[in-house]
Amino acid sequence: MQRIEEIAALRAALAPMRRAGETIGLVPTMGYLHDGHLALVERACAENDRVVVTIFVNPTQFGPGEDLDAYPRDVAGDLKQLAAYPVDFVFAPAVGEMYPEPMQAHVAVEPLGDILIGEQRPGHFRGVATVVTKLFNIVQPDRAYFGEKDFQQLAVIRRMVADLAMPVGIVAVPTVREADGLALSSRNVRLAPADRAAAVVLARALEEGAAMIGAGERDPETVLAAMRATIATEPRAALRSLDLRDAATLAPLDRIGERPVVTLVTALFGEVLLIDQRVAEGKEQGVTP
Ligand SMILES: Nc1ncnc2c1ncn2[C@@H]1O[C@H](COP(=O)(O)OP(=O)(O)OP(=O)(O)O)[C@@H](O)[C@H]1O
Ligand SMILES: CC(C)(CO)[C@@H](O)C(=O)[O-]
Ligand code: BAL
Repeated sequence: MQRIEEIAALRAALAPMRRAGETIGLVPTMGYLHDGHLALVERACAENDRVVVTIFVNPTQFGPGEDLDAYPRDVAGDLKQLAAYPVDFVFAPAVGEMYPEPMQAHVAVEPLGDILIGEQRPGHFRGVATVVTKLFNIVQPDRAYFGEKDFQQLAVIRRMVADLAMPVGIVAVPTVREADGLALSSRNVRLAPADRAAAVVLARALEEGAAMIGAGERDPETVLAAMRATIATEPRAALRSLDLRDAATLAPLDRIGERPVVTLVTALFGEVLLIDQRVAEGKEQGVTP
């Protein structure tokens, strides 16, 4: 495994491999790796001849007043964890390498990137789409791996790749959870112990919503009201958003039909914003389409 910090060096290292017909898998991350990231890495290693993991806390996806400075970082620890996998390259560029000058070119996926988390974090998905495009251009991967935990991010990237005919396969990896159900996230380390214990309420509410939908509930508001009530039992959770959407388009729904739906939650615990999601399928009830 080789650590590379410069774009030109990574391109030079990958070029002969690509010419030899080897497939390349890309796992973009912001570092401070946990088992969720490692599930992406494991899958990429299983499906590609060569694997590039990137570690870059991308400043352009953070808004003013967001947690860019507080975002946890530990590249040495990340390298140790990655050494257990047949990863070929860890690309960990400095901000000045990725953005030597203020960017004038941007990739915006609209309106998909402006709704939901895009409303709470204006410009966030433009920053994500732009840096992911740049990473795709640097690595030119056959496949790139993203976690379902960041469900809207995955939808935005899929749409970007489809609309702009980017020649890369997007692979979605299911959310890895703690034993109590909390989705693994780099931000979990910033939770106070009482908030860490309280945060499980999100997974519980998502589970409850999925169970109601699975049992045949068709009214989104009934599902959301039950989930809201569950989250309200936890005084440490400051609910920021709770939505039920079509899982493929993220469009709002008047009624849960045959297509899979996704429930999406964001909540603050202290200063830490956690996100989670769950896909659910309505029970077949003989409803004529
Ligand atoms: N629990 C998880 N299970 C599966 N994939 C995950 C999980 N957490 C993050 N990922 C995926 O890892 C990739 C890199 O994510 P990132 O580095 O932002 O980590 P993170 O834990 O999501 O951090 P944070 O939520 O604090 O920003 C993304 O594709 C993300 O969806
Ligand atoms: C995809 C990504 C690495 C882009 O900076 C980031 O948004 C993340 O870690 O999910
Ligand atoms: N995993 C999403 C990256 C972010 O929160 O900025």
